[in-house]
Parts: sequence; structure tokens; C-alpha cells
Amino acid sequence: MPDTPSAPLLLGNQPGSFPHSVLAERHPAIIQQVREAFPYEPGQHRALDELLANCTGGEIEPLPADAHDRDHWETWGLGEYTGRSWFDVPWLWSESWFYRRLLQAVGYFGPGPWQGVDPFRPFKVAELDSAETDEELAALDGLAGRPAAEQAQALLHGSLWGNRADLGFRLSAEGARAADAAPGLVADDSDRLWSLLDKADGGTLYLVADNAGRELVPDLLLIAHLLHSGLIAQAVLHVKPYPYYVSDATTADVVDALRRLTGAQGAAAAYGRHLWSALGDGRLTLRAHPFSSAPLPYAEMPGDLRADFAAATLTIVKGDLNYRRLVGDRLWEPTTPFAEVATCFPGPVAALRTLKSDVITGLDAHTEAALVAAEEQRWRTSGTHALIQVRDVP
Ligand SMILES: O=P(O)(O)OC[C@@]1(O)O[C@H](CO)[C@@H](O)[C@@H]1O
Repeated sequence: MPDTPSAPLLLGNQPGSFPHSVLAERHPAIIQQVREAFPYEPGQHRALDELLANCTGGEIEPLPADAHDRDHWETWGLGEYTGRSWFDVPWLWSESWFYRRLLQAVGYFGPGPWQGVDPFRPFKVAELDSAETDEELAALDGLAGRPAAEQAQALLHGSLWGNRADLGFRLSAEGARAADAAPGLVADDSDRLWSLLDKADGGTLYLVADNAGRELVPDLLLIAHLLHSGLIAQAVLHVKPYPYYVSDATTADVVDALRRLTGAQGAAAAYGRHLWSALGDGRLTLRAHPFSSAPLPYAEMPGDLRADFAAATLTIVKGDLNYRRLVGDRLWEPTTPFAEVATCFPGPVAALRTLKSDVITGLDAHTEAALVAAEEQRWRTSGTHALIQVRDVP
């Protein structure tokens, strides 16, 4: 085992830092957006008021004795953190706790009439129904005549940059779009990604999804293309067991995305039908493991999930949060080798992520210097840069 240096864990208790702004500003904004999107009843408004007060100035409270997931949260550190400020526990932990508590406040876990009603659904649906999605789907027809490898690379990039379609991020970073002029890959291991799949010749691709809508659609298109071209024989798609980080994909979002594809025209509809039948005949499988919305890094994944990922030819891990969970939610030196900090993962893994938090590894010194010279530290959180990083040996 290489002697990997460690780095400070990210907490939310430094005013002016990105994690602090998420806890102090983004979470209240999300509560407001959700409140405005639904005709909630008085009990839900009261619970949202309480959550707002608690998440900004209160202490972490225990779950009700009969909460269905109390045992999970006890295992994940709730006992240890109860009574502490949300700002003083690991940032990764307090963010997940926020979504767990928000769902509780709106009655998502029931019992009752609001059980299972996704508080983020209106935002996800609006995005899926948008003109931008129409344009992206129509563009597939132009790709259809190109060589398979070129199509695959274009769809990989679609999946990568689709990660900018993050509704929670946009709530507090509307200005980020203005920096469109200088997007760029800060690390690109895509050749290694393709060579892993090529070598397996009909292997199994796992994809750990991130956001629904305009990220999930290109993720699904990538999977459809790789299945159709025969580069992979099977795919496994990990989604969240419940609504999370505003736009994270659940099974319901996969169904919505597939219906959107099959209801489109041309190549998009063909891909949609292909995925529909792949689900029916077992070539595409869905998973919604409880640990997918756990407040912990992948280093702490349970044995059953570890065994599942170990079966993959390659696992593509999408998005910023999954990256934080993969390498550890720490302020690494940007040149820390990715392969050293992703050792927790039980098989070949590729991270596809746009940069939306301070966590970064695997940069070469020249790239880091160029980013700092151009943008000071803004490149870390602006969502205008992206990476493809691969660790190919377990
Ligand atoms: O995982 P995703 O959807 O790419 O990004 C999630 C995100 O918006 O949320 C976190 C802050 O709340 C950051 O890690 C990141 O900016």
C-alpha cells in the first residue's frame, strides 16, 4: 500500500469558504425553492421552518425512534454527531443530513398522503421537458453516421459535461454560466478508459449516476451506445434510493428519462427503445443501494456494495459529490496522484466530473499553475472545468 499523505477534512465552519456558503446559504435557498414549488400544508411549513432554524443555527438532533433508517444513520455516525453544530461535523456528513431532514420535513418517508412525493420533481421535470433537452436529442441524428469510436467519445463528453446540469449548484451559482468561454479538461484519461473496455471485449460497465434530467439522459445514451455497439455486454446503473442533492437521479427519474427518449424522434427514440428492452432482458440493471446516499466516503462502503463494484470491468463514477466520496472529502494538494487516493475502490474506476467543490487530485503541476494564474482558486468551484481520471488497478 503506498504511503498516501493525508489532507485536512473539509468542514463547513470557515466563514467565506465554499462549504460554509453551502450550509449557510445554499441550504436555506433550497428550503425556500421547495416551499414555493408545492402547495404544502401547515405541518410541512412548520417542519420546514424548524429545519431552517436547525440547519443554520441549531444542533444535529437524533432521528425519531421509529425512523425506518435509524440503524443506518447510527452506523453512519449520527450518535457521534448528535448535539454538535452542523458546521462543526464533516461537510460531507452535514450535507447528506440536510437532504435526509428535508425529506422528513415534507413527509416523504410517511406514513401519510405526501409519502413518496419527490420535493425536487418539479425542477427535474422542467429540465427534462426543456428546449435544451430537445436540442441535445436532435443533435444525436447528426452523430449517427460517424464511426462508432467517434460516437462513443462524443457521448462520453456529453455525459461528462452533462454534470453541469446540477440544479442544487445552479441555485447558488447562476453566474457560473458566464465563464463558458473557458471550459476545459484539466485531466483527460479517456484513452485509458476506452482501453479498459476494449480489453474486456464485452465486459460489464457500472455507472454510478449523479443528476437526473440533462445529466442522466446523456449517461443513458452512453450506455445505450456501448451496449448497441457491443463494446460492453452488460451495464449496471446505480441511482439514489431517495431524492438527494436536489437533482440526483432516482429510479423514477430513470423511468422519466427513458420515456422522454422513447417519446422523441430519430436516434434518441431508437436509443430509448434499446435501453427499454435492455432493462427487460437483463442487459441493463438498476441498483439503489442505501449507501448511495450515505454521508461517508466510498472507503467506508459495506461489503455487499464492495463485492458488487468488484464485479465490474469498469465503474464510471459521475459528478462532484461522487468524486468527493471517491477520493475523500479533503483539501488535497492538487498534484496528489488520483490513483493513490482512489485506492478504496474495489476495481477499475473512472471519475467523470465537472469541478464544483474544493476537492481535487491528479493535476500536473503545470495545469494547476495555469489555472491559478488565470482564475486564482475559482476554477475549483465554478463548474467550468472538468476531468476524466482513471485508476485501472485495484
Ligand atoms: O455531485 P454533483 O451533482 O456534481 O455536484 C454537487 C454539488 O453541487 O454539491 C456539492 C455542494 O453542495 C458540491 O460537491 C457540488 O457543487
